[in-house]
Amino acid sequence: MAKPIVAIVGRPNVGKSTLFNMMVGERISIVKDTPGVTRDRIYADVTWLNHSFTLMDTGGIEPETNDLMLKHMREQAEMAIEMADVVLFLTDGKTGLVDADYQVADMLRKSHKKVVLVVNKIDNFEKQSMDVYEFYNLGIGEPFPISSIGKIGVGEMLDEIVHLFPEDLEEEEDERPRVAIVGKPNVGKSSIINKLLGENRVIVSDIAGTTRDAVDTAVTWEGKEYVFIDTAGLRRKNKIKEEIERYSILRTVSAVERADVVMLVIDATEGITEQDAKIAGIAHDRGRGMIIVVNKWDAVEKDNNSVKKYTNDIRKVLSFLPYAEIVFVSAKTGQRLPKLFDTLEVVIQNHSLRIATGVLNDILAEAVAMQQPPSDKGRRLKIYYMTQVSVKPPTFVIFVNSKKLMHFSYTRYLENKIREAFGFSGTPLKFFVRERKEN
Ligand SMILES: Nc1nc2c(ncn2[C@@H]2O[C@H](COP(=O)(O)OP(=O)(O)OP(=O)(O)O)[C@@H](O)[C@H]2O)c(=O)[nH]1
Ligand SMILES: Nc1nc2c(ncn2[C@@H]2O[C@H](COP(=O)(O)OP(=O)(O)OP(=O)(O)O)[C@@H](O)[C@H]2O)c(=O)[nH]1
Repeated sequence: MAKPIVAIVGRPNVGKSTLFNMMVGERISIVKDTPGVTRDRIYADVTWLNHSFTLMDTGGIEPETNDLMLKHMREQAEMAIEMADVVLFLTDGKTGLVDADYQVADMLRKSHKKVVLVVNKIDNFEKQSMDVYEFYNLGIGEPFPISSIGKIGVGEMLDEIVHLFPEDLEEEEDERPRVAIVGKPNVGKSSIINKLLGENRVIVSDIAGTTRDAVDTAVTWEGKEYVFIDTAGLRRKNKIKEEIERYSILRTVSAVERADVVMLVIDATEGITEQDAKIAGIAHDRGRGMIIVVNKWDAVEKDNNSVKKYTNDIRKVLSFLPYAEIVFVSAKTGQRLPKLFDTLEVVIQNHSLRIATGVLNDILAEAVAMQQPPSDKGRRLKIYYMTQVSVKPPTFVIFVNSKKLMHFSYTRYLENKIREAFGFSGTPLKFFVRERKEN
Protein backbone atom coordinates (compact mmCIF):
# COMPACT_ATOMS: atom_id res chain seq x y z
CA MET A 1 0.00 0.00 0.00
CA ALA A 2 1.44 3.34 -1.03
CA LYS A 3 2.12 5.69 1.83
CA PRO A 4 1.43 9.39 1.35
CA ILE A 5 4.45 11.58 0.71
CA VAL A 6 5.03 14.84 2.54
CA ALA A 7 7.76 17.12 1.19
CA ILE A 8 9.30 19.99 3.12
CA VAL A 9 10.16 23.04 1.06
CA GLY A 10 11.49 26.37 2.18
CA ARG A 11 14.37 28.79 1.94
CA PRO A 12 17.83 27.85 3.13
CA ASN A 13 18.22 28.10 6.88
CA VAL A 14 14.54 28.20 7.84
CA GLY A 15 15.04 24.97 9.77
CA LYS A 16 14.03 22.22 7.35
CA SER A 17 16.50 19.67 8.60
CA THR A 18 15.87 20.55 12.24
CA LEU A 19 12.17 19.92 11.71
CA PHE A 20 12.86 16.79 9.69
CA ASN A 21 15.01 15.34 12.45
CA MET A 22 12.52 16.25 15.09
CA MET A 23 9.66 14.57 13.23
CA VAL A 24 11.67 11.49 12.46
CA GLY A 25 12.74 11.35 16.05
CA GLU A 26 16.38 10.59 15.49
CA ARG A 27 19.30 12.67 14.50
CA ILE A 28 19.65 10.97 11.19
CA SER A 29 20.60 14.00 9.23
CA ILE A 30 23.36 16.38 10.07
CA VAL A 31 22.40 19.89 11.11
CA LYS A 32 25.13 22.47 11.13
CA ASP A 33 25.01 26.17 11.66
CA THR A 34 26.45 26.53 8.20
CA PRO A 35 23.49 26.66 5.87
CA GLY A 36 23.31 24.14 3.10
CA VAL A 37 25.26 21.22 4.45
CA THR A 38 24.63 18.09 2.49
CA ARG A 39 22.87 15.59 4.61
CA ASP A 40 22.93 11.87 4.83
CA ARG A 41 19.29 11.08 5.08
CA ILE A 42 16.77 13.03 3.12
CA TYR A 43 13.71 10.86 3.48
CA ALA A 44 12.28 8.79 6.30
CA ASP A 45 9.13 7.12 7.53
CA VAL A 46 7.08 9.01 10.08
CA THR A 47 4.10 7.77 12.06
CA TRP A 48 1.65 10.16 13.67
CA LEU A 49 -1.30 8.66 15.53
CA ASN A 50 -2.36 5.89 13.17
CA HIS A 51 -1.04 7.48 9.99
CA SER A 52 2.25 6.62 8.33
CA PHE A 53 3.85 8.73 5.69
CA THR A 54 7.17 9.30 3.96
CA LEU A 55 8.76 12.60 4.83
CA MET A 56 11.14 14.20 2.36
CA ASP A 57 13.54 17.03 2.95
CA THR A 58 14.04 18.74 -0.38
CA GLY A 59 17.03 20.39 1.22
CA GLY A 60 19.18 23.09 -0.04
CA ILE A 61 22.40 24.38 -1.32
CA GLU A 62 23.10 27.98 -0.42
CA PRO A 63 23.36 29.67 -3.79
CA GLU A 64 25.73 32.59 -4.08
CA THR A 65 23.27 35.07 -5.49
CA ASN A 66 19.69 35.96 -4.88
CA ASP A 67 18.77 35.06 -8.45
CA LEU A 68 20.22 31.63 -8.05
CA MET A 69 18.38 31.13 -4.83
CA LEU A 70 15.07 31.96 -6.44
CA LYS A 71 15.78 29.58 -9.28
CA HIS A 72 16.74 26.89 -6.86
CA MET A 73 13.62 27.38 -4.76
CA ARG A 74 11.46 27.24 -7.83
CA GLU A 75 12.96 23.88 -8.75
CA GLN A 76 12.60 22.63 -5.24
CA ALA A 77 8.94 23.60 -5.18
CA GLU A 78 8.39 22.00 -8.59
CA MET A 79 9.88 18.80 -7.32
CA ALA A 80 7.71 18.83 -4.22
CA ILE A 81 4.59 19.56 -6.26
CA GLU A 82 5.41 16.67 -8.57
CA MET A 83 6.13 14.12 -5.89
CA ALA A 84 4.27 14.93 -2.73
CA ASP A 85 0.69 14.45 -1.60
CA VAL A 86 1.07 17.28 0.86
CA VAL A 87 3.65 20.07 0.71
CA LEU A 88 4.93 21.40 4.02
CA PHE A 89 5.95 24.96 3.24
CA LEU A 90 8.35 26.05 5.95
CA THR A 91 9.04 29.72 6.63
CA ASP A 92 11.07 31.57 9.22
CA GLY A 93 9.17 33.60 11.81
CA LYS A 94 12.33 35.24 13.07
CA THR A 95 13.37 36.61 9.70
CA GLY A 96 9.80 37.27 8.63
CA LEU A 97 8.36 37.17 5.15
CA VAL A 98 10.71 37.63 2.23
CA ASP A 99 10.22 37.87 -1.51
CA ALA A 100 11.20 34.26 -2.13
CA ASP A 101 8.38 33.13 0.15
CA TYR A 102 5.85 34.94 -2.04
CA GLN A 103 7.23 33.32 -5.15
CA VAL A 104 7.04 29.83 -3.73
CA ALA A 105 3.56 30.52 -2.38
CA ASP A 106 2.46 31.57 -5.89
CA MET A 107 3.70 28.34 -7.38
CA LEU A 108 2.07 26.24 -4.72
CA ARG A 109 -1.24 28.06 -5.10
CA LYS A 110 -1.25 27.59 -8.87
CA SER A 111 -0.46 23.87 -8.55
CA HIS A 112 -3.60 23.24 -6.45
CA LYS A 113 -1.49 20.97 -4.29
CA LYS A 114 -2.42 20.54 -0.67
CA VAL A 115 -0.17 22.83 1.33
CA VAL A 116 0.43 23.33 5.02
CA LEU A 117 2.02 26.69 5.72
CA VAL A 118 4.31 26.46 8.72
CA VAL A 119 6.10 29.32 10.47
CA ASN A 120 9.14 28.00 12.28
CA LYS A 121 11.30 29.47 15.05
CA ILE A 122 8.30 30.67 17.04
CA ASP A 123 9.97 29.64 20.26
CA ASN A 124 7.68 31.85 22.32
CA PHE A 125 4.07 31.76 21.14
CA GLU A 126 2.93 34.69 23.27
CA LYS A 127 5.69 37.09 22.41
CA GLN A 128 5.84 36.21 18.73
CA SER A 129 2.17 35.88 17.80
CA MET A 130 2.28 39.07 15.73
CA ASP A 131 5.18 37.64 13.72
CA VAL A 132 2.91 34.81 12.65
CA TYR A 133 0.02 36.93 11.40
CA GLU A 134 1.96 38.52 8.57
CA PHE A 135 2.19 35.09 6.92
CA TYR A 136 -1.53 35.25 6.11
CA ASN A 137 -0.37 37.65 3.39
CA LEU A 138 0.93 34.72 1.39
CA GLY A 139 -2.66 33.84 0.58
CA ILE A 140 -2.24 30.10 1.01
CA GLY A 141 -4.19 29.69 4.19
CA GLU A 142 -3.65 29.62 7.89
CA PRO A 143 -0.06 29.66 9.12
CA PHE A 144 0.83 27.04 11.73
CA PRO A 145 3.36 28.40 14.20
CA ILE A 146 5.94 25.93 15.48
CA SER A 147 9.30 25.75 17.14
CA SER A 148 11.31 22.84 15.80
CA ILE A 149 13.86 23.28 18.52
CA GLY A 150 11.34 23.77 21.31
CA LYS A 151 9.04 21.07 19.88
CA ILE A 152 6.03 23.39 20.19
CA GLY A 153 3.03 23.39 17.87
CA VAL A 154 4.15 20.29 16.06
CA GLY A 155 1.14 18.20 17.06
CA GLU A 156 -1.32 20.69 15.55
CA MET A 157 0.79 20.86 12.40
CA LEU A 158 0.84 17.06 12.07
CA ASP A 159 -2.92 16.88 12.64
CA GLU A 160 -3.41 19.24 9.73
CA ILE A 161 -1.00 17.26 7.51
CA VAL A 162 -2.67 13.89 8.05
CA HIS A 163 -6.07 15.53 7.69
CA LEU A 164 -5.10 16.46 4.12
CA PHE A 165 -4.07 12.97 3.05
CA PRO A 166 -6.00 11.53 0.13
CA GLU A 167 -8.52 8.81 0.84
CA ASP A 168 -7.21 5.36 -0.10
CA LEU A 169 -10.41 4.62 -1.96
CA GLU A 170 -9.08 6.01 -5.20
CA GLU A 171 -6.14 3.70 -5.18
CA GLU A 172 -8.06 0.57 -4.43
CA GLU A 173 -10.21 1.14 -7.45
CA ASP A 174 -7.20 1.11 -9.74
CA GLU A 175 -6.27 -2.53 -10.06
CA ARG A 176 -3.61 -2.02 -12.69
CA PRO A 177 -0.16 -3.10 -11.53
CA ARG A 178 2.20 -0.17 -11.20
CA VAL A 179 5.75 -0.59 -12.41
CA ALA A 180 8.53 1.85 -11.53
CA ILE A 181 11.59 2.02 -13.76
CA VAL A 182 14.49 3.19 -11.64
CA GLY A 183 18.25 3.34 -11.88
CA LYS A 184 21.22 5.67 -12.01
CA PRO A 185 21.36 8.40 -14.63
CA ASN A 186 22.34 7.25 -18.11
CA VAL A 187 21.73 3.53 -17.65
CA GLY A 188 19.04 3.58 -20.33
CA LYS A 189 15.73 3.98 -18.48
CA SER A 190 14.21 6.26 -21.11
CA SER A 191 15.52 4.11 -23.91
CA ILE A 192 13.89 1.03 -22.40
CA ILE A 193 10.58 2.77 -21.86
CA ASN A 194 10.57 4.25 -25.34
CA LYS A 195 11.43 0.95 -26.93
CA LEU A 196 8.83 -0.91 -24.88
CA LEU A 197 6.19 1.65 -25.76
CA GLY A 198 7.22 1.53 -29.39
CA GLU A 199 6.63 -2.22 -29.65
CA ASN A 200 3.72 -2.65 -31.99
CA ARG A 201 1.98 -5.05 -29.66
CA VAL A 202 1.91 -2.38 -26.95
CA ILE A 203 -0.97 0.04 -26.69
CA VAL A 204 -0.18 3.28 -24.90
CA SER A 205 -2.82 5.52 -23.43
CA ASP A 206 -2.52 8.82 -21.63
CA ILE A 207 -3.41 9.18 -18.02
CA ALA A 208 -5.17 12.41 -17.36
CA GLY A 209 -5.10 13.86 -13.92
CA THR A 210 -2.71 15.28 -11.40
CA THR A 211 0.81 16.52 -11.98
CA ARG A 212 2.17 13.28 -10.65
CA ASP A 213 0.26 11.22 -13.13
CA ALA A 214 1.92 13.16 -15.92
CA VAL A 215 4.99 11.02 -15.53
CA ASP A 216 2.91 7.83 -15.61
CA THR A 217 2.06 5.90 -18.74
CA ALA A 218 -0.72 3.34 -19.09
CA VAL A 219 0.21 0.38 -21.25
CA THR A 220 -1.69 -2.63 -22.52
CA TRP A 221 0.22 -5.78 -23.36
CA GLU A 222 -1.57 -8.94 -24.49
CA GLY A 223 -4.81 -7.72 -23.00
CA LYS A 224 -3.29 -6.81 -19.66
CA GLU A 225 -2.95 -3.28 -18.40
CA TYR A 226 -0.01 -1.78 -16.55
CA VAL A 227 0.98 1.67 -15.39
CA PHE A 228 4.62 2.59 -15.87
CA ILE A 229 6.18 5.16 -13.57
CA ASP A 230 9.20 6.76 -15.15
CA THR A 231 12.00 8.43 -13.23
CA ALA A 232 14.10 9.27 -16.25
CA GLY A 233 15.16 12.72 -17.25
CA LEU A 234 16.65 13.73 -13.96
CA ARG A 235 19.53 15.57 -15.50
CA ARG A 236 18.22 19.04 -15.82
CA LYS A 237 20.61 21.64 -17.06
CA ASN A 238 23.02 23.47 -14.79
CA LYS A 239 22.32 21.38 -11.78
CA ILE A 240 24.90 21.12 -9.09
CA LYS A 241 26.01 17.55 -8.48
CA GLU A 242 24.58 17.31 -4.95
CA GLU A 243 21.26 18.54 -6.19
CA ILE A 244 21.07 15.95 -8.95
CA GLU A 245 21.79 13.27 -6.43
CA ARG A 246 19.18 14.50 -3.99
CA TYR A 247 16.57 14.87 -6.70
CA SER A 248 17.22 11.47 -8.12
CA ILE A 249 17.03 9.77 -4.74
CA LEU A 250 13.81 11.56 -3.81
CA ARG A 251 12.26 10.80 -7.16
CA THR A 252 13.22 7.18 -6.84
CA VAL A 253 11.64 7.02 -3.39
CA SER A 254 8.49 8.62 -4.73
CA ALA A 255 8.27 6.27 -7.71
CA VAL A 256 9.00 3.19 -5.63
CA GLU A 257 6.46 4.27 -3.04
CA ARG A 258 3.72 4.23 -5.64
CA ALA A 259 4.83 1.03 -7.40
CA ASP A 260 4.04 -2.64 -6.97
CA VAL A 261 7.02 -3.86 -8.92
CA VAL A 262 10.35 -2.12 -9.47
CA MET A 263 12.57 -2.57 -12.48
CA LEU A 264 16.08 -1.58 -11.51
CA VAL A 265 18.04 -0.83 -14.64
CA ILE A 266 21.79 -1.28 -14.50
CA ASP A 267 24.37 -0.59 -17.16
CA ALA A 268 26.14 -3.75 -18.34
CA THR A 269 29.13 -1.77 -19.52
CA GLU A 270 29.67 -0.56 -15.95
CA GLY A 271 28.55 -3.59 -14.02
CA ILE A 272 26.73 -3.45 -10.72
CA THR A 273 27.76 -0.62 -8.37
CA GLU A 274 27.18 0.51 -4.79
CA GLN A 275 24.83 3.20 -6.03
CA ASP A 276 22.69 0.53 -7.70
CA ALA A 277 22.60 -1.29 -4.38
CA LYS A 278 21.39 1.86 -2.64
CA ILE A 279 18.52 2.20 -5.09
CA ALA A 280 17.71 -1.51 -4.77
CA GLY A 281 17.61 -1.04 -1.00
CA ILE A 282 14.82 1.50 -1.32
CA ALA A 283 12.66 -1.04 -3.16
CA HIS A 284 13.56 -3.87 -0.81
CA ASP A 285 12.69 -1.82 2.30
CA ARG A 286 9.31 -1.10 0.86
CA GLY A 287 8.57 -4.71 -0.03
CA ARG A 288 8.21 -4.22 -3.76
CA GLY A 289 8.59 -6.89 -6.43
CA MET A 290 12.00 -6.67 -8.04
CA ILE A 291 13.42 -7.17 -11.52
CA ILE A 292 17.04 -6.31 -12.26
CA VAL A 293 17.28 -5.22 -15.87
CA VAL A 294 20.83 -5.46 -17.16
CA ASN A 295 20.77 -3.08 -20.11
CA LYS A 296 23.25 -2.34 -22.93
CA TRP A 297 23.89 -6.06 -23.24
CA ASP A 298 24.76 -5.39 -26.90
CA ALA A 299 27.73 -3.30 -25.84
CA VAL A 300 29.66 -5.86 -23.80
CA GLU A 301 31.95 -8.54 -25.13
CA LYS A 302 30.40 -11.83 -24.29
CA ASP A 303 31.29 -15.47 -24.10
CA ASN A 304 29.42 -18.51 -22.82
CA ASN A 305 30.14 -17.50 -19.27
CA SER A 306 29.05 -13.87 -19.36
CA VAL A 307 25.50 -14.28 -18.11
CA LYS A 308 26.72 -16.44 -15.27
CA LYS A 309 29.47 -14.03 -14.34
CA TYR A 310 27.16 -11.00 -14.34
CA THR A 311 24.54 -12.90 -12.40
CA ASN A 312 27.08 -13.86 -9.74
CA ASP A 313 28.34 -10.29 -9.43
CA ILE A 314 24.82 -8.96 -9.06
CA ARG A 315 23.89 -11.62 -6.51
CA LYS A 316 26.98 -10.74 -4.52
CA VAL A 317 26.45 -6.98 -4.42
CA LEU A 318 22.68 -7.34 -3.97
CA SER A 319 22.92 -10.20 -1.48
CA PHE A 320 19.92 -8.78 0.41
CA LEU A 321 17.63 -9.54 -2.50
CA PRO A 322 18.33 -13.09 -3.59
CA TYR A 323 14.76 -13.28 -4.85
CA ALA A 324 15.21 -10.63 -7.58
CA GLU A 325 14.66 -11.68 -11.17
CA ILE A 326 17.49 -10.78 -13.54
CA VAL A 327 16.94 -10.07 -17.23
CA PHE A 328 19.60 -9.17 -19.81
CA VAL A 329 18.37 -6.76 -22.45
CA SER A 330 19.39 -4.17 -24.98
CA ALA A 331 17.22 -1.13 -25.48
CA LYS A 332 19.30 -0.38 -28.54
CA THR A 333 18.65 -3.61 -30.44
CA GLY A 334 15.45 -4.54 -28.63
CA GLN A 335 16.98 -7.85 -27.64
CA ARG A 336 14.85 -9.71 -25.06
CA LEU A 337 12.79 -6.60 -24.24
CA PRO A 338 9.47 -8.36 -24.87
CA LYS A 339 10.60 -10.95 -22.34
CA LEU A 340 10.45 -8.19 -19.76
CA PHE A 341 6.66 -8.34 -19.92
CA ASP A 342 6.69 -12.09 -19.27
CA THR A 343 8.98 -11.64 -16.28
CA LEU A 344 6.89 -8.73 -15.07
CA GLU A 345 3.75 -10.85 -15.23
CA VAL A 346 5.40 -13.61 -13.17
CA VAL A 347 6.60 -11.13 -10.54
CA ILE A 348 3.22 -9.43 -10.31
CA GLN A 349 1.53 -12.80 -9.78
CA ASN A 350 4.05 -13.81 -7.12
CA HIS A 351 3.85 -10.47 -5.36
CA SER A 352 0.16 -10.99 -4.74
CA LEU A 353 0.11 -14.76 -4.40
CA ARG A 354 -1.90 -16.20 -1.53
CA ILE A 355 -1.18 -19.63 -0.07
CA ALA A 356 -3.97 -21.41 1.76
CA THR A 357 -3.27 -21.98 5.44
CA GLY A 358 -3.67 -25.75 5.12
CA VAL A 359 -1.05 -26.08 2.40
CA LEU A 360 1.26 -23.70 4.23
CA ASN A 361 1.10 -25.77 7.38
CA ASP A 362 1.85 -28.97 5.49
CA ILE A 363 5.07 -27.33 4.35
CA LEU A 364 5.73 -26.09 7.85
CA ALA A 365 5.27 -29.56 9.37
CA GLU A 366 7.62 -31.05 6.83
CA ALA A 367 10.23 -28.32 7.38
CA VAL A 368 10.09 -28.74 11.16
CA ALA A 369 10.45 -32.51 10.82
CA MET A 370 13.50 -32.10 8.63
CA GLN A 371 15.26 -29.60 10.84
CA GLN A 372 14.47 -29.28 14.49
CA PRO A 373 13.68 -25.77 15.71
CA PRO A 374 16.36 -24.21 17.93
CA SER A 375 16.35 -24.49 21.70
CA ASP A 376 17.87 -22.50 24.49
CA LYS A 377 18.56 -23.61 28.06
CA GLY A 378 16.54 -26.74 27.63
CA ARG A 379 13.53 -24.97 26.19
CA ARG A 380 12.72 -25.70 22.59
CA LEU A 381 11.00 -23.46 20.10
CA LYS A 382 7.55 -24.75 19.23
CA ILE A 383 5.87 -23.61 16.10
CA TYR A 384 2.12 -23.96 16.34
CA TYR A 385 1.07 -22.78 12.97
CA MET A 386 1.50 -20.24 10.26
CA THR A 387 -0.83 -18.17 8.19
CA GLN A 388 -0.54 -15.66 5.39
CA VAL A 389 -2.06 -12.36 6.44
CA SER A 390 -1.52 -10.18 3.38
CA VAL A 391 -0.04 -9.74 -0.09
CA LYS A 392 2.15 -7.17 -1.84
CA PRO A 393 4.41 -8.47 -0.49
CA PRO A 394 3.22 -11.85 0.80
CA THR A 395 3.30 -11.55 4.58
CA PHE A 396 3.16 -14.43 7.03
CA VAL A 397 2.58 -14.70 10.73
CA ILE A 398 4.21 -17.58 12.58
CA PHE A 399 2.73 -18.49 15.96
CA VAL A 400 5.28 -19.83 18.43
CA ASN A 401 5.65 -20.60 22.13
CA SER A 402 8.45 -18.08 22.62
CA LYS A 403 9.61 -15.29 20.35
CA LYS A 404 13.03 -15.30 21.95
CA LEU A 405 13.67 -18.81 20.72
CA MET A 406 12.93 -17.96 17.11
CA HIS A 407 16.27 -17.27 15.48
CA PHE A 408 16.66 -15.22 12.38
CA SER A 409 18.36 -18.19 10.75
CA TYR A 410 15.37 -20.44 11.43
CA THR A 411 12.98 -17.90 9.93
CA ARG A 412 15.23 -17.83 6.90
CA TYR A 413 15.18 -21.63 6.76
CA LEU A 414 11.38 -21.55 6.75
CA GLU A 415 11.42 -18.86 4.08
CA ASN A 416 13.63 -21.06 1.92
CA LYS A 417 11.26 -24.01 2.35
CA ILE A 418 8.31 -21.84 1.36
CA ARG A 419 10.19 -20.57 -1.65
CA GLU A 420 11.12 -24.16 -2.61
CA ALA A 421 7.47 -25.08 -2.52
CA PHE A 422 5.85 -22.04 -4.09
CA GLY A 423 8.59 -20.17 -5.91
CA PHE A 424 7.73 -16.57 -5.14
CA SER A 425 10.49 -15.43 -7.47
CA GLY A 426 10.87 -11.68 -7.77
CA THR A 427 9.09 -10.86 -4.53
CA PRO A 428 10.28 -10.35 -0.98
CA LEU A 429 8.44 -12.23 1.77
CA LYS A 430 7.74 -10.80 5.19
CA PHE A 431 7.50 -12.75 8.40
CA PHE A 432 6.12 -11.77 11.77
CA VAL A 433 6.54 -13.98 14.77
CA ARG A 434 3.83 -13.97 17.41
CA GLU A 435 3.69 -15.63 20.76
CA ARG A 436 0.83 -17.82 21.89
CA LYS A 437 0.51 -19.26 25.35
CA GLU A 438 1.62 -22.85 25.71
CA ASN A 439 -1.27 -25.19 26.29
N1 LIG B 1 15.25 29.66 17.35
C1 LIG B 1 15.05 28.62 16.55
N2 LIG B 1 16.02 28.27 15.70
C2 LIG B 1 15.79 27.21 14.89
C3 LIG B 1 14.56 26.48 14.93
N3 LIG B 1 14.63 25.50 14.01
C4 LIG B 1 15.84 25.61 13.40
N4 LIG B 1 16.56 26.63 13.93
C5 LIG B 1 17.92 27.03 13.57
O1 LIG B 1 17.95 27.50 12.23
C6 LIG B 1 19.20 27.17 11.61
C7 LIG B 1 18.97 26.45 10.30
O2 LIG B 1 18.41 25.17 10.54
P1 LIG B 1 18.49 24.00 9.47
O3 LIG B 1 17.60 22.94 9.98
O4 LIG B 1 19.88 23.67 9.12
O5 LIG B 1 17.82 24.75 8.22
P2 LIG B 1 17.54 24.22 6.73
O6 LIG B 1 16.31 24.88 6.28
O7 LIG B 1 17.58 22.75 6.70
O8 LIG B 1 18.77 24.84 5.98
P3 LIG B 1 19.45 24.39 4.59
O9 LIG B 1 20.29 23.21 4.92
O10 LIG B 1 20.25 25.59 4.24
O11 LIG B 1 18.38 24.12 3.62
C8 LIG B 1 19.98 26.35 12.64
O12 LIG B 1 20.89 27.18 13.28
C9 LIG B 1 18.90 25.88 13.59
O13 LIG B 1 19.42 25.66 14.88
C10 LIG B 1 13.58 26.89 15.90
O14 LIG B 1 12.50 26.31 16.03
N5 LIG B 1 13.88 27.97 16.67
N1 LIG C 1 24.79 0.41 -26.51
C1 LIG C 1 23.67 0.72 -25.89
N2 LIG C 1 23.43 1.99 -25.50
C2 LIG C 1 22.29 2.27 -24.88
C3 LIG C 1 21.32 1.26 -24.61
N3 LIG C 1 20.29 1.84 -23.95
C4 LIG C 1 20.58 3.15 -23.82
N4 LIG C 1 21.79 3.41 -24.38
C5 LIG C 1 22.46 4.73 -24.42
O1 LIG C 1 22.72 5.16 -23.08
C6 LIG C 1 22.52 6.57 -22.98
C7 LIG C 1 21.55 6.90 -21.86
O2 LIG C 1 20.25 6.42 -22.20
P1 LIG C 1 18.93 7.02 -21.56
O3 LIG C 1 17.82 6.17 -21.99
O4 LIG C 1 18.85 8.46 -21.79
O5 LIG C 1 19.26 6.78 -20.03
P2 LIG C 1 18.39 7.18 -18.74
O6 LIG C 1 18.66 6.13 -17.72
O7 LIG C 1 16.99 7.42 -19.11
O8 LIG C 1 19.13 8.50 -18.32
P3 LIG C 1 18.61 9.70 -17.38
O9 LIG C 1 17.56 10.42 -18.15
O10 LIG C 1 19.84 10.49 -17.17
O11 LIG C 1 18.12 9.11 -16.11
C8 LIG C 1 22.07 7.05 -24.34
O12 LIG C 1 23.18 7.55 -25.02
C9 LIG C 1 21.54 5.78 -25.01
O13 LIG C 1 21.69 5.82 -26.41
C10 LIG C 1 21.59 -0.08 -25.05
O14 LIG C 1 20.83 -1.02 -24.85
N5 LIG C 1 22.79 -0.29 -25.67
